[in-house]
Amino acid sequence: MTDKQVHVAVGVIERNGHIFLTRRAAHQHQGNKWEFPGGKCEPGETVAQALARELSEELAITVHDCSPLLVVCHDYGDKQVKLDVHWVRDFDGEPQSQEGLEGRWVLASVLPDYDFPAANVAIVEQVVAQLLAD
Ligand SMILES: Nc1nc2c([nH]c(=O)n2[C@@H]2O[C@H](COP(=O)(O)OP(=O)(O)OP(=O)(O)O)[C@@H](O)[C@H]2O)c(=O)[nH]1
Ligand SMILES: [Mg+2]
Repeated sequence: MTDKQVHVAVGVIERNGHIFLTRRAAHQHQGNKWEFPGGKCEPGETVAQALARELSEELAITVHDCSPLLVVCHDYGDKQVKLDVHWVRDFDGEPQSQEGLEGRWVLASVLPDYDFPAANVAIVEQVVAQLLAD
């Protein structure tokens, strides 16, 4: 990992074949695009710890367990990210953006219709493939 690369814990929150998405605010990096909730890992945190913290802060859910899905490294030119993506299926609470972002449950098969940041193409492919195989 380079100095400039941002390590991000990303959660694919799934319940009954639906995935919870939020829409990034206009002023944020990759503004107005849909995303899988999550955020930057802080020093000393494991990815699982960072993800649980972010999902508690952003969505007020309690994550009990998560499992690794894939890692995506992407260079946006202005920013390099390493997305450490995990399934989140074992959680309590109904996700609701604590930051006023739009959020919704989306059927996995329509995920490709959503406008995501470029780094998310590989994530969407994996999620759809795995859920269709289930
Ligand atoms: N949470 C999340 N971030 C993503 C996804 N895809 C993607 O490229 N990113 C990028 O990962 C970076 C880290 O996201 P973040 O939520 O921690 O950071 P942020 O832009 O909100 O910044 P901030 O928390 O400092 O305000 C952002 O540059 C964002 O564009 C995704 O699906 N979920
Ligand atoms: Mg965030």
